[in-house]
Amino acid sequence: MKSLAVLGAGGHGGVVAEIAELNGWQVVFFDDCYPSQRSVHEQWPVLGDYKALCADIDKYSGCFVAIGNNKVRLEKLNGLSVLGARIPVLVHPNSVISKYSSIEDGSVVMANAVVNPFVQIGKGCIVNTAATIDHDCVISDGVHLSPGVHLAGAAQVGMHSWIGIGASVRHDVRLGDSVIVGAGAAVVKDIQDEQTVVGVPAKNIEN
Ligand SMILES: CC(=O)SCCNC(=O)CCNC(=O)[C@H](O)C(C)(C)COP(=O)(O)OP(=O)(O)OC[C@H]1O[C@@H](n2cnc3c(N)ncnc32)[C@H](O)[C@@H]1OP(=O)(O)O
Repeated sequence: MKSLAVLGAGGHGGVVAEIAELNGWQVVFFDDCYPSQRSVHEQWPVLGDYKALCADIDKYSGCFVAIGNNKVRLEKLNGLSVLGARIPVLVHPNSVISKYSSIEDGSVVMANAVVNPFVQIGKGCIVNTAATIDHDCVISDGVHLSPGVHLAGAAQVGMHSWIGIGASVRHDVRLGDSVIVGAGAAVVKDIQDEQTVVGVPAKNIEN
């Protein structure tokens, strides 16, 4: 059986592990909290930290990074890639992915998500439960679309951006890099890099 080393033994890691198993992988975890706070994660063993994974990379048929923080996830993914790890794309069997879309290594698509034709999804992205991405959207590396996010046609999402649960983005709108969209927001115009927006219509958060 092909073996998958998953970095990140948290809640997100558990969801990733189950999707991997549904695709025929046998999962073990690595986590920087090993061994003090993590030597098992639910029913999966935790075998070491990131350094240990780097040292043992040849032992595994594949590696996957299941860390929620977008920047850290992408950084670790690139690190493993440079070391020669094979990084798969993980797709839940109950998601719908157009054959005309593309998804790069280290991204995961969860249950009930829909990816329509001519969508491009970069490296290390999370398309979470029941998110939908409509035609011609471009999703850069390290993006997280939370559960129930809806992107209308030709929306663009910049690197490291995080769209919160249940938010919607109007067609043709462009979100810059490292943008955060709050839960339940409706984004109806372009958002510049590093902005956090909330509400309907979405506006800059007042902290
Ligand atoms: C499987 C999974 O679990 S995936 C993860 C899913 N999780 C999410 O989608 C979470 C998305 N995160 C959010 O919506 C957050 O609230 C953020 C990032 C927008 C803001 O977080 P913080 O910076 O910590 O802001 P904080 O909670 O202090 O709130 C600041 C103000 O904004 C308001 N606010 C926060 N979030 C929202 C929102 N989504 N919509 C409207 N107003 C909001 C607060 O009520 C508060 O207003 P007040 O000062 O008048 O009381």
